[in-house]
Amino acid sequence: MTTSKKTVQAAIGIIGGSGLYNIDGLERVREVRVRTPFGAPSDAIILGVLGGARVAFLSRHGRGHRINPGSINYRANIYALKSLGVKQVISVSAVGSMKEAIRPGDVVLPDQFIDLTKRRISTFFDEGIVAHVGFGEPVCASVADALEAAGRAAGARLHRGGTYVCMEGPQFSTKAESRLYRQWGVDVIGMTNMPEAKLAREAELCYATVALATDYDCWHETEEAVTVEAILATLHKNVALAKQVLKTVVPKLAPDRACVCHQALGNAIVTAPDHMSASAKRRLNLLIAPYVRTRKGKR
Ligand SMILES: CSC[C@H]1O[C@H](OP(=O)(O)O)[C@H](O)[C@@H]1O
Ligand SMILES: Nc1ncnc2[nH]cnc12
Repeated sequence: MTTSKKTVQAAIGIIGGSGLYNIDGLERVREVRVRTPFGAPSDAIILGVLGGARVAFLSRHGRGHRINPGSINYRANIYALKSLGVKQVISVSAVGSMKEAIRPGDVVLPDQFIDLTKRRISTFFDEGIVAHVGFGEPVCASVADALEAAGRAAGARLHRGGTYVCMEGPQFSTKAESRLYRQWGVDVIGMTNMPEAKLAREAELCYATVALATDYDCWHETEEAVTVEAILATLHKNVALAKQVLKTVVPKLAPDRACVCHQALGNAIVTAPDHMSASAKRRLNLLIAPYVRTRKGKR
């Protein structure tokens, strides 16, 4: 099925990262190819029912892991989920541990990000309409609460909170970079949560990450420096845990409950309505319709 117009298909979105290209236990599965004004998402979106709740699953790198972190169309991914009716996004990501106490195999629920990416489009508001959303608290605390409960129930060694530094990649860090990030006090490192989390906020979606620690990057004195092989080996052991967390958390989420994340654009749009270009209004209609009068007369 190909879809281009807004239809409520699922209120919960799951973005699967490295090692997570599908989810177990999905019922009534359907695949949709979503077109967006920003281009094509990483893959078809898999719609289905998990624990009684309708979910939309998207493989961030595409099935078969075809797209590198810097080439992912993050805007299309977030827009596509929004267009299906998604209100809450759970992101699953492999990360390097920047602290001794976070061991490979542990689960981290980051609550802060540092964006070191260099050449990614990180806003929907790049042309014709200017908006500045608040991002002091980039993670939805209520989704993180639910993830914490699900992670603990699944028996994960879990760390609530922490800073995820997002590097450009695709090469891993040098030791000098890795040591520098440790001095900054970061907890984990990855290559994908920026600009994903920023775009989710602009799209007024709740966003929280389940980070699976796979390695100690390259700062550790006695552990081997990170390799893809080591990451995949750790993920292989832990993907079942991630799937269990998802299965437990999804029925506990309440995507329709009021949340500040769903009002992120209120008071964020600066451009005066009579100075907004018609093309920007059309392109961003799905995001701005509650705040800006469109040709259809909606507010
Ligand atoms: C294949 S290892 C490196 C790769 O894994 C992480 O991706 P994701 O967040 O999608 O799980 C990391 O950011 C790199 O893109
Ligand atoms: N050490 C690392 N650096 C960047 N991304 C990662 N993903 C998993 N491990 C990583």
